[in-house]
Amino acid sequence: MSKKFIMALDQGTTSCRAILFDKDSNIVGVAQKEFTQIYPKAGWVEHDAEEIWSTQFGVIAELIAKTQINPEDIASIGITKQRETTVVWDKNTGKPVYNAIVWQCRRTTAICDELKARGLEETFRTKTGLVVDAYFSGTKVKWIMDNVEGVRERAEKGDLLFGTMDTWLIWKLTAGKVHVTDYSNASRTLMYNIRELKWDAELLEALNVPASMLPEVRPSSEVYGCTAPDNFLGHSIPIAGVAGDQQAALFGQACYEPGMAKNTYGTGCFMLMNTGDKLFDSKNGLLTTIAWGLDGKVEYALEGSIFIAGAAIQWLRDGLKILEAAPDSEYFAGKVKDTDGVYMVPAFAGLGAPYWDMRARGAIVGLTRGTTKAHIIRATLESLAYQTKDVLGAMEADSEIKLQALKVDGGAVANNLLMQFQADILGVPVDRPQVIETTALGAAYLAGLAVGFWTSKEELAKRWKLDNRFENEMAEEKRAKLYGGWKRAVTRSMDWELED
Ligand SMILES: Nc1ncnc2c1ncn2[C@@H]1O[C@H](COP(=O)(O)OP(=O)(O)O)[C@@H](O)[C@H]1O
Ligand SMILES: O=P(O)(O)OC[C@H](O)CO
Repeated sequence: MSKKFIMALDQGTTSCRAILFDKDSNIVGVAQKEFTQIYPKAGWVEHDAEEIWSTQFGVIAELIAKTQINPEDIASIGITKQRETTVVWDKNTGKPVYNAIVWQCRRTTAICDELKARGLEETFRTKTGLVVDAYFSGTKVKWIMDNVEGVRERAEKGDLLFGTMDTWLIWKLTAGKVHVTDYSNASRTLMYNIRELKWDAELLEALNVPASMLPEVRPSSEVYGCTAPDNFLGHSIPIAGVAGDQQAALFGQACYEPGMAKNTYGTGCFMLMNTGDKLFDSKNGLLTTIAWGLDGKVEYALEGSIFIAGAAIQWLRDGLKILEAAPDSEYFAGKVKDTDGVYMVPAFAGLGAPYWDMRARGAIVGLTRGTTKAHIIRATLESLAYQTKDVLGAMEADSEIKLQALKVDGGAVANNLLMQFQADILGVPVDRPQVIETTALGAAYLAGLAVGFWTSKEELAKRWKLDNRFENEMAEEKRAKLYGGWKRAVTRSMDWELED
């Protein structure tokens, strides 16, 4: 094949990225831009889907301009994205009927309560592998249908389409020709039956969502369609890989065998373990999800979803304004030897795995007159590691596999202090690969495999290279004491939401 590059589009919670990879999986160029976060009221989070499209298009154009490549040298495009964020749009005008409701948004807590009161929790759990929580797309679509004027009638007439951001971007890139998603993304909607691999009529009825709005569900690696030249700088390039960002990271980390796991530290923190063709019914607050559909079958994963990780560092920067940039957190945290008993529980969007408390709210405990900015910053960084310990414990209990080392990736793993503390508090080595943009890499791999740019998972697995292994340096007694403090702090944050 004469083509030289794969382009990955990584539509994250806070920014859009476009990254070019060459045949040796090297990054040739990156363009990235943040977009607006909309917080209409406490606990609500929205994005403007039109802004996401223009930002994503902008970074594609910027990447091509700065690398000066010929777009015809792009073999295919892979798309990965923040997963459960939901948009509904009019297929005739292309206009969203409402802002996209972000995965972190808690507005559908009451809808979830109602589904539980109707005794449907177990049905959802068995069919989707998920818990009934405001996190997932299903209750968000229902909210739009129930609360935006005229939308239910228009949907029932067949004029409206539902999508997560992969579906929306593909629809835009193909100028409205293709309305698809892949298995991994469908498995996050609360509407998809992960055993029978179909949209589930009983769940759609429970949520009152018309099936006509839903995208076709396809494997994670195949050609879905080509970009419309008007929407891709005059070029028609195959779109050939799609996966949710956490599943894409699992793929990019070459976790191809059952028992292999990775943890991604981005806006949130998501630990996934490949379980092959086995569906685990978690007894410890984890989710079962589809890892990918590939080579004619789907494979599954166990997942521990932590809602707020790097976003807590962003809050120190943008909310408290005690940091200028996220990487400075390492410098300030390093100014103190420990947090002096301070714990920060970043339950800004409730608590995900393994607690699943939609009404939890953030807490800082253990403050004294001697507490400084450095202690708070350190406690916030350490909260990423404690939350990871919570889900690793659950994963080991469910899978009965003791992890020998944890593969990590995502923006926050550049922080050496955090990685060392992570190894210390887990008592397990932490392996950071050379490429930490593993999410985009996974999407690129899926797109490259579909068009013969790369030939096999085995070939890709050989490319994984270690940057640094962080070894545990903490005594068991100290670890147990610190973790005990964390567990107490978590109880302080739970069930905190105050009535309007
Ligand atoms: N050196 C660092 N130390 C701690 N956190 C960091 C550092 N660099 C980036 N982050 C955090 O990582 C997140 C960005 O990671 P990224 O993988 O790009 O996330 P996403 O894909 O969710 O947008 C931000 O929330 C930021 O606060
Ligand atoms: O934006 P990220 O990378 O933290 O990922 C968000 C997740 O996909 C939410 O499920």
